[in-house]
Amino acid sequence: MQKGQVRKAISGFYYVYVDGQTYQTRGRGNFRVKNMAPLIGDFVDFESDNLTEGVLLDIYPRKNELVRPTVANVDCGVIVMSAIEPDFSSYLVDRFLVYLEANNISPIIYVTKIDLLDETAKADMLEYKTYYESIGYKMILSDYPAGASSLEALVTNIGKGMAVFMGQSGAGKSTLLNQLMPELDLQTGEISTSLGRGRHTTRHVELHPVGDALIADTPGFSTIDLIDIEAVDLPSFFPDFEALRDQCRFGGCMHINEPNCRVKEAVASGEVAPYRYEHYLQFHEEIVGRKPMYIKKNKR
Ligand SMILES: Nc1nc2c(ncn2[C@@H]2O[C@H](COP(=O)(O)OP(=O)(O)OP(=O)(O)O)[C@@H](O)[C@H]2O)c(=O)[nH]1
Ligand SMILES: [Zn+2]
Repeated sequence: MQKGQVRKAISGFYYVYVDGQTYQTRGRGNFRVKNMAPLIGDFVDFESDNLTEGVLLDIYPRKNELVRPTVANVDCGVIVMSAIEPDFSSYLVDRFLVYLEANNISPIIYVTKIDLLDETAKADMLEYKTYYESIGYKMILSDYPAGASSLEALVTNIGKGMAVFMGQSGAGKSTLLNQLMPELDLQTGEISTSLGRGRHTTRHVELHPVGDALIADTPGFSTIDLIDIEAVDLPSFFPDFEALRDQCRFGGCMHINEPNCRVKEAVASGEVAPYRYEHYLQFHEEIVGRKPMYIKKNKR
């Protein structure tokens, strides 16, 4: 028996990678009975005498599980955000950050279309970078189309982990994935009429090695919801607030109506970026106000 990771699945076959080899396997019959469907990214036990007739025996517990793309055990989420066209949105960045934090995934912010900015807008972008990096998030400004150093920085920062790319439509996800993995040849820009189909429709996700990293080749979420997040957990997904929490007068401070709240003081003084706090309040309101039928199904 060996342990490996599922990197690809096609018509009932699971392709399990271990030590430089890929084994074609099938799920054991009782997989279905036990309601265990292997996902890309799953660590599995399998048995195989050769490279093509393996049997999947068991799936290891997952660190996390995403729906779009459908993958398990994601280490790193690359938030692809354009600086312009569509405009940079710190609201969306923060939304993705909260989602990733809640799913135990390390975020990296990658900003595209820097080449289209004037000097003033570039300076604004550097200000965002300074703030996000001060609270522990790597933010990379693309040097597309000139160089490759932003790509190198991205791969280096993903490290040995498995990464999924996400971001709004037109942000440049496919362009970036193509830069990292030219063999993918994902369509970018306008939807091709000659092929007569939309993009990202027929692809099956597959994990590709790039440097030490493993990258999911299908761009993920363009928008996300906060359905699985409880209001009381929300402050813990803001590292800038977390760093000050001990100095709030009340333990469990939500930084909203409590007196002597260190976070609110820091927002007033500019130590915490006011837009971060505004987004926090918006997410909080959204979570508190959601309809009961949306209340989370499983406890974390
Ligand atoms: N000037 C410039 N254009 C870029 C950059 N990155 C992407 N683009 C262009 O922006 C457009 C959208 O890029 P895509 O890669 O298709 O964006 P996407 O995020 O995959 O979009 P969806 O498929 O709609 O989710 C394309 O025309 C790209 O050529 C960049 O850094 N600079
Ligand atoms: Zn507080």
